[in-house]
Amino acid sequence: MIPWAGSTTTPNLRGVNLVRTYGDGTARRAALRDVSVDLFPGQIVLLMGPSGSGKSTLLAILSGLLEPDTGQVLADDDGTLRDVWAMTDQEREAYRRRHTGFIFQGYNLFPALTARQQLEIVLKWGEGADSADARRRADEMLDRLGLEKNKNKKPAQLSGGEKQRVAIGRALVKNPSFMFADEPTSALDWENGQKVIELLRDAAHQRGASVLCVSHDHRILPFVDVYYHLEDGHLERRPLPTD
Ligand SMILES: Nc1ncnc2c1ncn2[C@@H]1O[C@H](COP(=O)(O)OP(=O)(O)OP(=O)(O)O)[C@@H](O)[C@H]1O
Repeated sequence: MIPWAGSTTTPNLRGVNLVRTYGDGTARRAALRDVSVDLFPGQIVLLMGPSGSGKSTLLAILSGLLEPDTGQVLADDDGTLRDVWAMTDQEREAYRRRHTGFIFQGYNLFPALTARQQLEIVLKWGEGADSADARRRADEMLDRLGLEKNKNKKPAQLSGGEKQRVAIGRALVKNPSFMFADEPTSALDWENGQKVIELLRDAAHQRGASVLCVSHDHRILPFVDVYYHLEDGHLERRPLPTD
């Protein structure tokens, strides 16, 4: 594959002054306090921070799944920066389907579908791919993830690590512009964890996707371009160990 050769000087996703609180009255607590962040095409970004520091909240807001109390999410939608949270629900859904891939902590697989069908359905619904094309691309992705022997298994027949890889394949198979991954390697041994991180890095470096990955795993650091630390609702860019 020819490496992606685009510019990384213009962000394609901007979170601007994001604030998000949960609860009411005395139970009210801030998960994000005025967080701003720019993501660039072709970059893989790691987001770390203690448990409960707001990482999943930030991922959900930037991906259009959770509305911020205040602030904006500006995302490149076919050449125009648009405020994701100013879109109608239908527009946002269409934008998310077309441009974003999300790897959830809990996998979110359909219990009744086989591994192969989980990927095929995304291609058929999201892109209108025909059955033969969807089958070919789903199989290719499952092979890359070492799931050749598991294509016809449903989630209940798969181990935690296998389910996680199916969820990763489902997010990557449609080649999204934005990839959001919440602890993508948590259920994997390092051999498989490294495969997954390499796939995410390839999505950025080979195809120009913006990849934002939440993880506690320091072994991921050498694979990323940018590293942020979130603590107590505040975001700080940190140097990479090799900087
Ligand atoms: N739906 C909710 N209702 C109330 N509080 C919430 C909700 N979701 C998250 N929180 C709280 O907001 C804070 C940030 O949560 P979040 O899940 O974003 O953190 P995190 O950094 O992803 O944590 P972890 O690493 O444990 O997954 C935490 O204090 C959490 O308890």
